[in-house]
Amino acid sequence: MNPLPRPRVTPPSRNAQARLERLAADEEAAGRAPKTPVSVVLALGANLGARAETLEAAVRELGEHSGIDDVSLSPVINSVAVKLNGPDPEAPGYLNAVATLSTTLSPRDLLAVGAEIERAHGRERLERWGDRTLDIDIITYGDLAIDTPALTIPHPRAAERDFVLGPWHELDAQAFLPGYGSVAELLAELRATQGPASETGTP
Ligand SMILES: Nc1ncnc2c1ncn2[C@@H]1O[C@H](COP(=O)(O)OP(=O)(O)OP(=O)(O)O)[C@@H](O)[C@H]1O
Ligand SMILES: Nc1nc2c(c(=O)[nH]1)N=C(CO)CN2
Repeated sequence: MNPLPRPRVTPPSRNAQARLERLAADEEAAGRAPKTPVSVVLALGANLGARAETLEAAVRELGEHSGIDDVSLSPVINSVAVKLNGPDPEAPGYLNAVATLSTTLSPRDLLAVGAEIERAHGRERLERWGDRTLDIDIITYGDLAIDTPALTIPHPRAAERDFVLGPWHELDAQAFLPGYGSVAELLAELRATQGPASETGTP
C-alpha cells in the first residue's frame, strides 16, 4: 500500500499556533472601540522647538477631539535626553509630562490621533530615540495588555523611565501600571538602582 502523501506545508507547532492566535486576538483588541469610556495614560515629551508651547498645544488638541474627554496634565518636568547609549547631557534637554484622559476611541485610533498631533507639530522620525519636537506614547489603556507590531500596551519601557513614572506619580499617587505594579513602588525601585532623576523640576 502506498504511504500517505506528506503535507507540503509543515503545520505550525503548537507554540507558534498559540502565538498566532494571541496576535490575532491582540490585533482585534487594538481595533475595538469601547462601549463605555476607558481611562488612558499618555506620556508626552519634547526636546526640540518651543517645547512648553508644543506640550500645551498637544494637550489642548487632544481635549478637542470628539472621542477624548477629561484630560488632566501632570506637572511638566525637565529631563536629560536618554539616548540608546544612556543619558546624554549634551543633547537638547526634554520637557516631559503625563496626561490622563478618558476615551471612546480604540487603542489604534488613539495612537493615530497622537501621531497626527505629533505630525502637526513637526515630528520627524530620523533615528530611534532621536531628538523630537513632540512624542506622544500610550502608557496604559484601561487594564488592556496587547502586543502587536504597531502597538504594545502597557508601553514596554514605561516601568524603566523616570521621566514617565515621576510626572505620573505626581499626577496620581495611587497610579498602577498593569502587569508591573504600583507606580510609587516602581519609581522607588528605579531611583534606588539608578539614583534620583538627573534633573527634574518645574520649568
Ligand atoms: N504604547 C505605544 N505608544 C506609542 N507608540 C507605540 C506604542 N507601542 C508601539 N508603538 C509604536 O512605536 C512606533 C515608534 O514610535 P516612536 O517613534 O514614538 O518611538 P520612540 O518614542 O522613539 O521610542 P519608544 O517607543 O521607546 O518611546 C510607533 O509608530 C508605534 O507604532
Ligand atoms: N528625557 C527623555 N529621554 C527620552 C525620551 C523622553 O521623552 N525624555 N523619549 C525617548 C523615546 O521615546 C527617548 N529618550
